[in-house]
Amino acid sequence: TRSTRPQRLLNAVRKHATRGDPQSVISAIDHFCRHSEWAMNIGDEKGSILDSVVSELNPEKVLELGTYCGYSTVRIARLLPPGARLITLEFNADYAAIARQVIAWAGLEDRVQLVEGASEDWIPRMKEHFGIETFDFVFLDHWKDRYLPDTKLMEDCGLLRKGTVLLADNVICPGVPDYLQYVRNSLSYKSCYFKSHLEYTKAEDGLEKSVFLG
Ligand SMILES: O=C(CSCCNC(=O)c1cc(-c2ccc(F)cc2)cc(O)c1O)c1ccc(O)c(O)c1
Ligand SMILES: [Mg+2]
Repeated sequence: TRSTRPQRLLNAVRKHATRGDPQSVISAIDHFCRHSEWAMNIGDEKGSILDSVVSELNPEKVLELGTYCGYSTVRIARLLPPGARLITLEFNADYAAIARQVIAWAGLEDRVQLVEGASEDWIPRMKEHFGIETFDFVFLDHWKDRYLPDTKLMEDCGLLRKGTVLLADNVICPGVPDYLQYVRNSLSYKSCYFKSHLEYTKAEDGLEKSVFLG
């Protein structure tokens, strides 16, 4: 049977990246996506913005919605102190299987917990299942029509605290108009837009950083 794009991406990591070296995993995936096959990783340009937000925040408890092949998981986890925890949710079992191997190749499995399933099923179970009180940082990169309902669900489940930072990918392309309208007009958020480009292309895209005010 033909290989899938995520499998070919993993092969490129195994071929070109060094085990235990997260930066080499990131570079191998970016090279593959620029020179072989486009894939929906956040990429190097928006990835640098992600890095700066994470480095400034120094979060202990991180939630990622949408793992895909684990590229942004590796970007975030490599910046976390060893005691910190990143929980990443992926709906697609095939993507999750590849992501586990990418995260392991980077040597970051000790601070990452990959959970397979739907975000709306897992968000209400964060406290009792993972012992999480609140998250310090949430990265949204899953189904674009789930950003808003899942944000409201996180509010309702008490998973956000004063100062929790939400960072949303793809707010221009593919776009998340209902989410943008909400975080930009709600009195519960301080929001700002980081203009960038769709990964590995010249098309406009950007990240929206929203601080929950409680
Ligand atoms: O794909 C999903 C949903 S999760 C991935 C969400 N992310 C995106 O869709 C996404 C898309 C684009 C993008 C794609 C085509 C363009 F022309 C332009 C932009 C860019 C991104 O950065 C993204 O994050 C899924 C889940 C479970 C399943 O079973 C399943 O078959 C599929
Ligand atoms: Mg994305």
